Amino acid sequence: MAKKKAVKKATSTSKSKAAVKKQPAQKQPARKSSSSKRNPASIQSELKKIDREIVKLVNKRCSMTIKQIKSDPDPRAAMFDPKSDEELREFIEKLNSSGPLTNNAVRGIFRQILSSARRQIHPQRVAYLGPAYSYTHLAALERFGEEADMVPVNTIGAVFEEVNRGNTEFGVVPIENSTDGRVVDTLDMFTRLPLRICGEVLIAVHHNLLARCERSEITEIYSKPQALSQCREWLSRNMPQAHLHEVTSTSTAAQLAATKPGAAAVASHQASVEYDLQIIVEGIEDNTNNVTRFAVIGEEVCEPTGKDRTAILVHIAHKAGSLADTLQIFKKNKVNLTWIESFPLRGEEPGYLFFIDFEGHIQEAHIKRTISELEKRVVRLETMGSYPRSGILE
Ligand SMILES: O=C(O)C(=O)C[C@]1(C(=O)O)C=C[C@@H](O)C=C1
Repeated sequence: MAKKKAVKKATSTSKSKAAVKKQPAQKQPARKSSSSKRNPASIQSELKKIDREIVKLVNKRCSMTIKQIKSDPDPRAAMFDPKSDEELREFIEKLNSSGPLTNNAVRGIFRQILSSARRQIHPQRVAYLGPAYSYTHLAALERFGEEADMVPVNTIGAVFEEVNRGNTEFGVVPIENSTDGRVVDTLDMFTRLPLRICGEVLIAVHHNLLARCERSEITEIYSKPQALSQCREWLSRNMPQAHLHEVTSTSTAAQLAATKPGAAAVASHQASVEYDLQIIVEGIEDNTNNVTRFAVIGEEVCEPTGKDRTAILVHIAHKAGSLADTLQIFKKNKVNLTWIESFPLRGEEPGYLFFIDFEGHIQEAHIKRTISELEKRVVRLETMGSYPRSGILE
């Protein structure tokens, strides 16, 4: 049941709910007893009329989505379609130019409709680094919506294992951060298991110092190493007396902060609501443009959209010039690299594996050519997937 409660609360990565906690208690005007006394009849009947239309329209939209998925030549692929999700997001954000609803709010409404429609066809099971309201959970909710069956696990490795064993159809894991770089546990698992990336979610991550005690009483601060690192300067300048402790996720940190005297967590606004913590200071990340990219892992194959990313894993010979020769192939085929990371080979053999991602889709001619030229030159190459590139979600 706790899960259901959590699901209801996770509407977006926006700050609104938790931020309410920061407001000092204000004297409220005396409340009248019923809505009929507060609102004139004309407003009441107008609201009822709008509500009737909304319920009719959201159901119509849901039914149309079900019909669209069922009539697709490949209904399984239509259930997971990051390209149309992205197109819909751009479309509704354009439509919503005059507000007063925020884009986050409108996106949340549509996400709920789509995820309800998909659930009626078949529930999507998604493993994520938990517990609830880690940033990975928020990324999973952005991609799959509140009606998916969300499966929290304790480590990034366990997310991979769940997908690999077929216990869940998808998994969501952090892969890189604009301030802190690669997420080693994720890259390590890609070298161990033959899993593919079928989508990405980019989230603007804003960290908060959460606790149940006063700021002056905080002696211990818990969080995931990546989150502590993203707030390193702020923490050393503002909380020099506190001991920092690394735990498996920011939401595990929030759970601890809720039980240990003198403990605080670096975690999300949504975690503050879920674990009943006060926001002591918000926005403590050192870089205001702190963005984490999450990978969706699973078997789905995405069609080219014209705005895609392809990820590969290559083992390059350990000799002078072999990396330069490899990169030359990208240059020759005019392929724009978006990320390159080296990772030491496991075992006795010296050398490195490289994670490389670049613009383009494996089905495009120049990308096919690039891959086949690379295959001739490197020791081993694995294609980890081609999928639509996503915009940054606030
Ligand atoms: O601990 C969490 O909440 C996570 O989802 C993990 C993680 C990460 O490892 O990068 C995700 C986003 C933030 O960058 C900090 C932590």
